[in-house]
Amino acid sequence: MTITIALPSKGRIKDGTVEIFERAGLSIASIGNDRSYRGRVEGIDGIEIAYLSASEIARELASGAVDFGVTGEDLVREGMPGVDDKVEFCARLGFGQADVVVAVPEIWLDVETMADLGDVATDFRARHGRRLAIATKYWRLTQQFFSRQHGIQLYRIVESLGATEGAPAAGQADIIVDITSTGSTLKANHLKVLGDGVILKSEACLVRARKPAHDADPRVAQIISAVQTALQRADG
Ligand SMILES: Nc1ncnc2c1ncn2[C@@H]1O[C@H](COP(=O)(O)OP(=O)(O)OP(=O)(O)O)[C@@H](O)[C@H]1O
Ligand SMILES: O=P(O)(O)OC[C@H]1O[C@H](OP(=O)(O)OP(=O)(O)O)[C@H](O)[C@@H]1O
Repeated sequence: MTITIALPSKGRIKDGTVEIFERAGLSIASIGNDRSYRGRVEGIDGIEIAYLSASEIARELASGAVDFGVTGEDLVREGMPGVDDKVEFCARLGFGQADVVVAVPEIWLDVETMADLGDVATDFRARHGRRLAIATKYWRLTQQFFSRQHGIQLYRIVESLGATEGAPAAGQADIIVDITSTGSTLKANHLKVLGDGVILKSEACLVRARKPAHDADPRVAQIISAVQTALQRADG
């Protein structure tokens, strides 16, 4: 069986991934020319590297089309229901840190917590004749957090595929759920994160798609242990 590892071909988490694989002694050689989207791990037979974007990697892990992937935890958790049954988070890699947060307009002075927001949602229809609208590309994480964790049911999700922080000012939504690292985009758009509004503290992870065939394959354990050992060395 060929083991496929999907690695980021571009973007924020590409360089960190290359570095951690080098430190783990998993040296990658490209197949074909330098611009090829396929590679192999030198010294271990039957391991194929597929270069994809961070969100494609989450999708391929969900479908089981790849065995391992390096991508953001936010994308993996958003991408599939019952995530912990389907994949194993083998290692948190210490880069690509960003939080998925609930943010409201700064001028909502009385709204500091999810409980305050629950009160706003309850009164919203009576006051405005419609439900509270949340702009996000993280609809699954939003539903889990609002409905299951906080018992807030009266809201509507407005799907946003970019510039989410601009949605309240543009009148497309009242509040947002989005990823933030420095916080500068939220600030520039006069939004504030609720005190208990951090849905997920994400970072780049080595993720394995759970497959029965992995149990008896020594290469699977070898890949996980190489990465974990490199991380422990970096810590120590
Ligand atoms: N400020 C940030 N904004 C967005 N994502 C961030 C940020 N900081 C770290 N990340 C993390 O980076 C990952 C996304 O990486 P990147 O933005 O490089 O992907 P991408 O190239 O946009 O992928 P795709 O093209 O498939 O959307 C996410 O898992 C996210 O958690
Ligand atoms: O907290 P900050 O450091 O300000 O970063 C947050 C911003 O970065 C990301 O957008 P990006 O411009 O990368 O576009 P993307 O959504 O296409 O990744 C994210 O969607 C936020 O808008």
